[in-house]
Amino acid sequence: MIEAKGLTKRYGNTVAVDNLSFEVKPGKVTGFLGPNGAGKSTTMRMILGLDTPTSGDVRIDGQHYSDLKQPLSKVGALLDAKWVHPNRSARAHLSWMAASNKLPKTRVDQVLEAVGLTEVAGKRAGAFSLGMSQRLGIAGALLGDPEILLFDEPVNGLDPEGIVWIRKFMHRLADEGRTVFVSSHLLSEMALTAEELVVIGRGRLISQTSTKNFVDNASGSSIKVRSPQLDQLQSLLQQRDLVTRIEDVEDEGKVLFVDGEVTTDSIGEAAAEQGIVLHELSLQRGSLEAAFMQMTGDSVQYHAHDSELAPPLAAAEVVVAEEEKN
Ligand SMILES: Nc1ncnc2c1ncn2[C@@H]1O[C@H](COP(=O)(O)OP(=O)(O)OP(=O)(O)O)[C@@H](O)[C@H]1O
Repeated sequence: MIEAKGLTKRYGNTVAVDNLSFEVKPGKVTGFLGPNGAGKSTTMRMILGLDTPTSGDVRIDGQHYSDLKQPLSKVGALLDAKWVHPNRSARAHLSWMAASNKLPKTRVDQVLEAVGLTEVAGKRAGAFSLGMSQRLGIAGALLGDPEILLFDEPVNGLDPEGIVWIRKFMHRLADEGRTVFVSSHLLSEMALTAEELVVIGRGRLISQTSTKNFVDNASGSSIKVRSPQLDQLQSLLQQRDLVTRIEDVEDEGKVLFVDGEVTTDSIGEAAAEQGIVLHELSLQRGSLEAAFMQMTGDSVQYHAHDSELAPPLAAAEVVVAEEEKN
């Protein structure tokens, strides 16, 4: 488990991380979500002892990273995938990492296999695509067979196949009981990858909750009703203390929205009791992006690219297999 308490980091006048407290538990993928510049990388660096907190504390299973006896066997991290000597082969890079951390050489082939790089293990890492470099970085993080894994923006710049691969791999690591903490500025991606979220904005904790809760609470939901007897339906629902509004919707005319804790079932039944005709009765969810912007309250523009959505897995794997052959 990772536990941060009042974690704060200042660089001169910049407060990169501001009194941040959160917990990351095993057996799940926890997303570390925030707009660019929110303080995610700084927090990850503090977890790994690469930056010293100005105040506060972060511990791994109760210990500071610097006090861990065999750090790579406890925590693996991917911070920068391009951190590899370009002329070294993938196998040579991992062998060097294993030797310098007193890890058994047999792990090298195991982790190459785990990330699907066995066939290109002898190739120069400098010639790797970003997707392959990310896999190599993940292989390095797995060398010590750690219980805890940190990944800083692992899908940044990847094509859809690479994104799907990383997502599946993280789920696998969590299913093995590991603690997986992954940062991203993409809510649409985290919604598919993470079960839990630690959401930050401008260095501060905004929310720590399940992904489902975050989206439900932030974006809210309402029920949309189209009916030729809207006014009659509205007064009926108001009598039942429901919050309603009638809006003019383009191409649809007048539409009734019911907000708050209410179900489509109860509205349908109420309408039926009074013989009110319904043309539409549907649950409207706020978008993930809207939730994110609302919660972080940040002016950073968020772009959801359709291309970042997952293609079917089978197709993705075929492309990855092709990439490995080349
Ligand atoms: N070494 C540093 N010196 C000065 N300021 C820094 C340093 N590292 C980070 N910052 C500042 O701290 C804030 C948080 O940066 P950080 O990189 O942690 O955010 P982030 O959420 O990881 O963003 P991104 O996704 O863009 O990397 C930013 O304002 C950044 O400019």
